[in-house]
Amino acid sequence: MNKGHSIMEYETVELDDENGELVIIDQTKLPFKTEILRLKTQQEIWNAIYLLQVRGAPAIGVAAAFGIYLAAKEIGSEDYRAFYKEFQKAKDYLDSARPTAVNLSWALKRMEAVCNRNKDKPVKEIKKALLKEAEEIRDRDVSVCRQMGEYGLSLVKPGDGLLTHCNAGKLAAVRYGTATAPMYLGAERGYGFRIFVDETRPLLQGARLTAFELHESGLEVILICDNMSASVMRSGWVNAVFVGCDRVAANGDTANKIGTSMAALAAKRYGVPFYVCAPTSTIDMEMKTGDDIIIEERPGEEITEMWFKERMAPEGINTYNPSFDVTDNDLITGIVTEYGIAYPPYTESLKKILAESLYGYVPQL
Ligand SMILES: CSC[C@@H](O)[C@@H](O)C(=O)COP(=O)(O)O
Repeated sequence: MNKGHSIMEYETVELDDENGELVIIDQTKLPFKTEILRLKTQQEIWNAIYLLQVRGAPAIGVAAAFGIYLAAKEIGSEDYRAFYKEFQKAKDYLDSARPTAVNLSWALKRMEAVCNRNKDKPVKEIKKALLKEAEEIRDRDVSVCRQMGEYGLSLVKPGDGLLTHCNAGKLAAVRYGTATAPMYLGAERGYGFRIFVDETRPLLQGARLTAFELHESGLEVILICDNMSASVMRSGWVNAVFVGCDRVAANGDTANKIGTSMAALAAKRYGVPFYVCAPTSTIDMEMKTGDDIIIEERPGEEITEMWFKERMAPEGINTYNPSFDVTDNDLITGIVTEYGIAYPPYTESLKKILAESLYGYVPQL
């Protein structure tokens, strides 16, 4: 792990293979404290995902891939069947940490496929192949996000005002992020964007993470409360909205952090294009519509108590705390993937993009 001073110099998720540890930045402590966690056991990794110490769809996928590799490494048996049984137990356990971001199960399925493909080889070889696959999942995230950034950038112009919700940045991925990739690439090319960042209640990933990482990188950031996005759009200050995504259904409905659909509704009302940045790993054709997506419900304390201050709501109050919402496909102008931009009708365009992704390489523009 790089010990530079800037958060941008740290890796969001890293493997220390020699010591058998998953190394992450504890995102619950940011922006005030850069604390590195070294996770050894499956329970520690599960907790880190559940407690949002590592969070954001792509980063969860990378953490799960390294996590299941570490679990596999610990399995003593040389017999494939005994090994695979233990592997599956660990896989199911990690998979249960969070339900909405498909990247968790996507990465674990990819790792399981490595076992199946290599089942006739010695277990030692399978473990090596698992490490290679996990590294490939991590490395590919960088090129995929960069490519989405190129496509996203083609949709805007220098000087534009952009708005984003939650954190779909470097801290939610490996580098560039998804929704922030066009912003970072634009900054590299002197686009001079002005970026409105929703604070994103209840856990403030927008304020604590997005505003932090963009600001650290020298971009112009204006932090707003979630209930202000309609107002800034009505004022004509936003030329495009870019958000990340945890799962895309076959019809183009997308699940992302709670409050995303509110921003999409406002964007539609004020004629602001609304783009969802989603790597193809986030598209789940098994979900026909957004109604099929499981929305994670989290503890009410996330609403009644701020993380850093005393309680804010009466004792005993009922709460409802869905962590994600579904943005209906008719509110989405385009879905930006690493293989190009899908436009409505999404049932057709997503299929076409997925077919292209079967070739397996990320095209360079
Ligand atoms: C690039 S990630 C897209 C999403 O994962 C992100 O916007 C989001 O909703 C993250 O939610 P979180 O609950 O912090 O994991």
